[in-house]
This record gives sequence, C-alpha cells and structure tokens, in this order.
Amino acid sequence: MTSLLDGLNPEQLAAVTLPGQSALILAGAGSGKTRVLTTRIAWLIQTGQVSPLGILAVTFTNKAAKEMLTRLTAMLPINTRGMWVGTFHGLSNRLLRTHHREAGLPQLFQILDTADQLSAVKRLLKSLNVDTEKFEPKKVQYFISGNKEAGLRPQQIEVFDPYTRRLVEFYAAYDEQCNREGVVDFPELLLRSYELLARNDVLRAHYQERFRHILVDEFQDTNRLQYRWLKQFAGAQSVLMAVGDDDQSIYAFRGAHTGNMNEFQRDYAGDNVIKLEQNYRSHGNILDAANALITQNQSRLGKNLWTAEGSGEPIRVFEAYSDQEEAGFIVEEVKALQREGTALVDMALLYRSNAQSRVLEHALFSAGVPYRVYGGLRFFERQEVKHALAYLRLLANPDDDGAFSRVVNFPTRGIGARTLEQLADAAQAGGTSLWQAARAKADASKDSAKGLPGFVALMLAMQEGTQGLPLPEVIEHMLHASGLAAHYLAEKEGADRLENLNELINAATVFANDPEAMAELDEVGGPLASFLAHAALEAGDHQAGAGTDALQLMTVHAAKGLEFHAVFLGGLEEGLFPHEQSMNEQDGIEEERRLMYVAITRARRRLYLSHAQSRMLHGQTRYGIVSRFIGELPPALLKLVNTRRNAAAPAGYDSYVAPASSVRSNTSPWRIGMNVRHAKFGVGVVVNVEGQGDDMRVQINFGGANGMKWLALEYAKLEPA
Ligand SMILES: Nc1ncnc2c1ncn2[C@@H]1O[C@H](COP(=O)(O)OP(=O)(O)OP(=O)(O)O)[C@@H](O)[C@H]1O
Ligand SMILES: [Mg+2]
Repeated sequence: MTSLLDGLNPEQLAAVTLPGQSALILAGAGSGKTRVLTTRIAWLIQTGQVSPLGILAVTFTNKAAKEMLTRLTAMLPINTRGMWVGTFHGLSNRLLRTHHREAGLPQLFQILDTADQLSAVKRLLKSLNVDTEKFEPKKVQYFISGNKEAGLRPQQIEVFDPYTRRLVEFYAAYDEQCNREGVVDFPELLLRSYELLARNDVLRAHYQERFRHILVDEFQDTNRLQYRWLKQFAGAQSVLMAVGDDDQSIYAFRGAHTGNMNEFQRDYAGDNVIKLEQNYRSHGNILDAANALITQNQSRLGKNLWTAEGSGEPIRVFEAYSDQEEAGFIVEEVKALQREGTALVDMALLYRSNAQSRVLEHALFSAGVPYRVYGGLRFFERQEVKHALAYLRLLANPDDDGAFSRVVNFPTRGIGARTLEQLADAAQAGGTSLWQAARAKADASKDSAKGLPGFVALMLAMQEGTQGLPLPEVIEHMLHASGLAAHYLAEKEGADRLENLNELINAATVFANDPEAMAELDEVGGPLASFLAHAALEAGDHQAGAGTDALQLMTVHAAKGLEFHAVFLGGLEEGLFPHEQSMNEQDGIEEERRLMYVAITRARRRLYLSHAQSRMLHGQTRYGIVSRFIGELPPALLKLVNTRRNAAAPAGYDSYVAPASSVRSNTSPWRIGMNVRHAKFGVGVVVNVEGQGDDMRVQINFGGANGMKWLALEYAKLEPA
C-alpha cells in the first residue's frame, strides 16, 4: 500500500506531519499548499490523532470544498458525513440551522442571495417612503453589507453626518424586516454565527472542545470578520493551520485583509512559518514569467519559486485587430489542441471581466465547441427559477415577505397594486407578515376563489398537497399547482424557461441522491430547507450538460486555486486588465498585478496571452493599447504568433473564422451564430432560424433578463451587431 506521505518533498512532509502545533504555510502558486492541507487532514485521521468530526476545514468556493472531500475519500476510506469541510458561508449556514433557536432564527430561515437582498432593500425603502434618488437602493445595500462584513451592527457605527445617520436607520430597519420575515442575507450568515459563538459561552466551549484541528486554505483572502469567526472555534487545545500566498491576494476590494497573516502569526503560529518553494504545476517559462511579473510589486513578503521541470514552450502572444479576431484565433487554437489530444476540460479561457465572455461564447458556439461558463448568470438566478424557488420558500416559511411579494401575483391572478398596498399597510399596522395579513383578509372575504383569497386558498392547498412528498415531487407539484408550468407553456418563448424548471427538478433529484448533501439534513431541518439553502449558496457550477467534456470559461477571480493544461488569457489591454477602476492608485495596480500572477500560474504547459486593438464592450467600441503586464514579462520568454494573419483582409469576425458547417444555408441574412442588435432587447446571438420569406422567424439568445426570444423577421427590426 502506498503511503499518504509518498512523494512529498521535505518541507511538505514537515507541514503535513507537524505535531500538535499551529503553523502558517506561506508559499507561492502551485507549490502544493492545497495538497498539503488535504493530505494533513487524511494523515491526522489515519494516524488516529483526530476523528473526522474533530476537523474544521474552510476553503473559498464550493468547488474547492467538494474537491477536498473527493480527494479525502480517495486517500482514506472514511465517511465524510457530518464533517465540517466547507466554505465560510456554508458552514455558517450549518451552524445557524443547528442552533437556530439560540441564534434567534426560525429553523427554516431562508437565505437571500445578493439579488434577493436588493429587492428586500427596495421593499424597505418603499415602505418608509424614502426618496430613492437620494438614497439609491444599491448604495444602501452596499452600506449594509459592508458594515456587516466589518462586523458592525447599526448601533456600533460611528455617525458624523445626517446622511450616514439615515443610512444607519435604514440598516436597523432592514435588520428588523429580515428578522420579522425569517430571512438571512450572505454577510448576515457570517456575522450572526460569529455573534452567536461570541455571546454563548456554552456553545463556544462545545465547538472549541470539538474542533481539535482547524485548517484554512487561501487564507490571504479572508476578511476581518472571517478571521474573527475562525477564532471563535479555536480553543486552547486547537491546532490551526493557515495556508496562503500574499501574492495571490485578490479580494482586497471586498475587504480581504492580508494583515490577517501577520495577526495569525502573532495569535497562533509564532515562528512556525513553513515556506514551500518548489512549484509542481508549471513549466519553467511560465513560472519565470510569473516570478518576473510579481517582483514588480513593492508590497510583498517576498519569495521565489523554482521547478524541476524543463522550461517547456514559450508563452504565445497574439495581437488581434479586434476582439472578434482574437476570439477566432482562440477557437482555432482550442480546436488544434483538441485534435492533438488535449481534453477540453483541461483548457481554460480566462478573462478579467464577465462582460468579455460574450464574444468568446459567440465564436465557440458558431464553431460548435462545447463550453461551460462558471460564475456567469447563475442557474439559480434565472427569473423563472427564482419564481419557482419563491413558491418553495413560501411553502417552507409562509412569513417570508420577499417570496410572497414575488409570486402573489405571478402568474397574474388579477391582484392589483392597490390591493397589495393595502395588504402591506395592514401587515405593517398589525405587525404581521404579508401572508398572515392575507389570510385575515381571505377569511373575511366572501368570494374565495379569486384574487387574494384565491392565492391564499392555493397556497393552503399546496401545503397540504405536498406534505410528505419527496423533494423532486414537491417541486413538480408546486410547478403545476402554482400555474408556473402552464404560464411558461403558453408563452411563445417559454420553452427555454420550462426546460430550466424541469432542470430544477433534476437538480433536486441529484441533490436528494447526494449522500454528502443529505448528510447535512439531520442538522438542517428537512430536504426542502436544505435544498433552498443549497440553491442560495451554490456558486453557479450547476449547468445543464455538466459532466461532458467542455472548455472552461471563467473570470480570473473564479480560477483561483485551479490548474489547466492550457490557459488562454484574453483582453490584455490597458483599462481592461489592469482594470480602469484600479489604475489611479498604486494599491489598485498591485492588486491587478497579483490577479495577473494568479492567471499566469493557472497554466501547466501552455499559456496564451492576447490583446485586441479594438473591442466592443458595453455597447461601445474601445481602442485599447496593450497591457503593461505583457511589457513586464521578459521578452525572451514570449513568442509572437500572428503568422496566420491575412493582412489584406478587413478586420472582423468573418475574415478570420472559417464558416462553421452548422450554418444553414438559406436566403436570410441572419445566420445561426450571428450577433444581432434589437432596439429593445439589445445584442444577442442567433441560435435558430425557421421558415421562409415573410414567415421567417429567428430565435435569439439575448442573455441576461431578456433570455431567449423568437422574433418574426417581418416585424422585428434587427441589425447586425
Ligand atoms: N510533492 C509533489 N509531487 C508531485 N506533485 C505535486 C507535489 N506537490 C504538489 N503537487 C501537484 O502540484 C499541483 C499544484 O498543487 P496545489 O494545487 O496543491 O498547489 P497550491 O500551492 O495550492 O496552488 P495555488 O496557490 O494555485 O492554490 C497539483 O497538481 C499537485 O497535485
Ligand atoms: Mg491551492
């Protein structure tokens, strides 16, 4: 039997087997930090130093947490059921469910994602008759979340001016509203669980006794509240291991605080600082480029990486006329690599901003290359899915006013704005939820089939009809009873949305069959509640077609911790990367440079950097100059690969990409894969063409809220975009 410790280098081995002491592992990208962390957990368990339940391991994304559990079970035949391995938010959720009473929450509290939170703020401001020109809902939301992330409640905020005083009042009223409705937003998950432990000596002692080993990955990106949260779990006997790389700190803009590393050293690690310097991920040229880049930063703890691998291939640089030519180049290279035997999942397209993915997606779609976007419009954020989730939330907790407002008149049941205003007034006067106010009204009403009484009757029947059903059947029942299914069936463009609703049933089926997810159920309070929590916390990895070989598309932020055989990094232009919002300050530029360092170090064997002279972004053509970051790389490591450019051809998509065979030949100027602009819906991609002549219809994916639409060409005014 091979040992867990086989193949570790001496420093890694020391870190994995460090006896009973806290330590900080400070090391560059690809040096095996995550591997050390996971191996240490397995080793501690295997050698009987701790039971699986005595481990608390925190990582940054759901993807990373899942990966950690998978690697653990591959190393050790253990049951990970009940193990505390997860994200800060996921573990907070678990803590609050288990101790909901002590935390002052209903057991079935619902989680508001960022969009839900914004609607809750809007609803609040409306009920307070606030002028939203003066107090923009987004800014109020930002104020509330920012303070929560700093660990501050309204009464703890220092107020120097009347404007801030108002904001603090809104924050307090918002908290009241959330408590009344039994809902919790993202930052509240953390703050509430931190406060729970800080205040409750018995609970804190219980967890401190339980968690003998606490391990944190990507420690450089924790904020102050997260660090304080961690400290609540650490008792006198707990051993902590934090793993991080100051050069990869990329969340300062969201309050991440690299000072935590110094504090951790002071609080726990002392002189136990382990450095790992051998990189096992990348070939030499890629690593040299990363090292050369990051040394341009002033503020860093300083370290270098080396590799035993050869230098490998040069870094390929492509200069494009336009973003479309850039996309065409990338698609051709992806296809060539695929022909040579590299799987698509082992290639990634990275970009600085989400908005850049549209052109890439368009080119990939046209060329028939399957791809997956991580962290784009999340499945659970789609309009129809949110409607369905709101019905489910109401089933779980009828006092959830946010969910109530979303679906009381969707599909339309002839409930007017005036009725809803009266209802809100009644609820406010009586200090009750909207649902309770609606029930009172319905009881007093004679005609119970229509309007508000009809909705109340519908929900009561739904509560009864779903009792005792397995989760997927609850959803199916709800989709029909609520009228959502019929609504989208009747809509001309509803097919896509219906498909997503069916996908929701699939997601629930997968969830209900996932032993790990279900393992939390005992603590969490039933399948529906935990599925809803999952929906709110899921980082968007859920997309139809998961499991097939597909190219990976994501922002550089989302690529943290991952690695790929080949990486394409596009849009290397000043203003885009480094991002224009960061260009005026030294700190901003240094954070962008760390982000660039993260991007480069994702590549194992092959790295492509590209930039375009012109680019369509947010509806405008921008003319960009090449990013300073390319200039900061040693020229000897780079190779310009513009050999296939046809200088005579006009710049643009058609000049570069070979016509895709999937394009149907018809007389229409609109072809599948084409970019078009519609006066109302904006820019989209043609995905289907039907009919002839005047009857011709095209289906267009406008993305975002507009989604898929069928448009009749006779009426729709379309132009090429
Ligand atoms: N001792 C080793 N022998 C062989 N391969 C190793 C060794 N240590 C790590 N690796 C491999 O090197 C790669 C990088 O490791 P890992 O992802 O743990 O690095 P990391 O320091 O966490 O990187 P990042 O900073 O990007 O998160 C992985 O493929 C890992 O399996
Ligand atoms: Mg890592």
